[in-house]
Amino acid sequence: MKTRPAEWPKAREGRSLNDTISIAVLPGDGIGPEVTGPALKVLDRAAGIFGFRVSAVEHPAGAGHYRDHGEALPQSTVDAVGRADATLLAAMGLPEVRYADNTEIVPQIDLREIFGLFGGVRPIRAWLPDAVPLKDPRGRDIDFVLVRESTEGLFVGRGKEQADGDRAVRDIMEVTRTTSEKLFRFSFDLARTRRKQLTLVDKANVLGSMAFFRRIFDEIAAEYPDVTTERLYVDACAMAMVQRPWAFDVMVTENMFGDILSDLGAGLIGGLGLAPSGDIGGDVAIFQPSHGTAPDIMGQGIANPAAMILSAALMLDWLGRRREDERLQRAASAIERAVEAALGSGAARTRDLGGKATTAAAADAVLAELKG
Ligand SMILES: NC(=O)c1ccc[n+]([C@@H]2O[C@H](COP(=O)([O-])OP(=O)(O)OC[C@H]3O[C@@H](n4cnc5c(N)ncnc54)[C@H](O)[C@@H]3O)[C@@H](O)[C@H]2O)c1
Ligand SMILES: CC(C)[C@H](C(=O)O)[C@@H](O)C(=O)O
Ligand SMILES: [Mg+2]
Repeated sequence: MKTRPAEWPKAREGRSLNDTISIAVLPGDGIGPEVTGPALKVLDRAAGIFGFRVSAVEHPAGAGHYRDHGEALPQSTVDAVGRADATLLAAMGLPEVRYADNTEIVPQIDLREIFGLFGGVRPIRAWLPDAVPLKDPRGRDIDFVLVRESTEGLFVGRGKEQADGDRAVRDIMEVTRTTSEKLFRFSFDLARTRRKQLTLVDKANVLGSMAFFRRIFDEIAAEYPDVTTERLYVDACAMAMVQRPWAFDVMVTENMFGDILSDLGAGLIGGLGLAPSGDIGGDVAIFQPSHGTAPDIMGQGIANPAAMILSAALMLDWLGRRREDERLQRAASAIERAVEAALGSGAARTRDLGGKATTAAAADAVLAELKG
């Protein structure tokens, strides 16, 4: 039996009811714009069914914008994200567009850092059970949430590498007490809304920063005696995710580990086309699929829109909880059910899932299944 989909704790300060949600939309690069249209259509239909309105305004950012205009993330876009009730971001980056140091244009990381979006919520759920590549039938029950710290860890050294001539380059890993405490409380609160199990994933056997991370986890764990905890080293966790993924409920980890393990999680359920995410901080949140711009299939109209549509559902769920507006939460659940039904019938199976549906046909199939 399925457990409930990803959830997060109710905002401590409720917000007043308001019929319109204002979202900033950042379609980005590659397949980004191709999956944005379908997600907006689904949002709009859900709004009609559940009695609210969506005001969506697009803003530029990404590698294409950098190539054409010399800036990756205009200040006007940052301001719009800060003002919006929430942001939907498709994907950004093009492997051939790079800064002088040969790294890519990654404004999504800038946005996480600018707004302190420490909680990278990445639900992994068997939306289409027969897409799970594991032989064990329990693979059908995969339903966990990976919380990826998204503002520090190994990413903190970005742009601040220390080069020793042409001999070596050092990146820095930083773990702060303030962010870790917030991250762990967020993860424990999330676990409390689910099956009350939290797995810490670290490398505390080797790295001092990770031993510190674990020490803070242990301190916060004492505040949540009702939540069962487990501590795994990241290498062992990678194996456990393949051997017993159904046993995880919530896992929390460092930025880089979370980036890697969330793609492993996506692989367990049929691929990145089924992996939504949300980057959550205080009042600002950005929802985006975990996948990238898929340059190998861009422009062909075959991208799987499910991850983007499910990210829009996560956004509604988050907004619904913050505003204590059940309409938004019911709309979120209805979208998830519609995606599941459209995948199950085969009508939304795009090529990555072994089907033949185009992006547009998959989106239409979800719309057809969307009911109040
Ligand atoms: N969140 C983001 O904005 C984000 C995430 C990852 C990668 N990127 C960027 O995207 C570019 C490509 O990176 P990559 O190739 O490593 O990862 P990717 O996620 O773009 O693609 C990996 C594989 O998954 C497939 N795939 C991904 N999303 C899919 C979808 N919705 N439907 C069908 N198939 C899908 C691709 O076709 C490809 O074979 C790079 O510039 C990278 O930096 C951006
Ligand atoms: C594209 C890249 C900058 C990004 C990250 O590393 O965070 C992506 O892989 C993700 O998972 O959101
Ligand atoms: Mg990634």
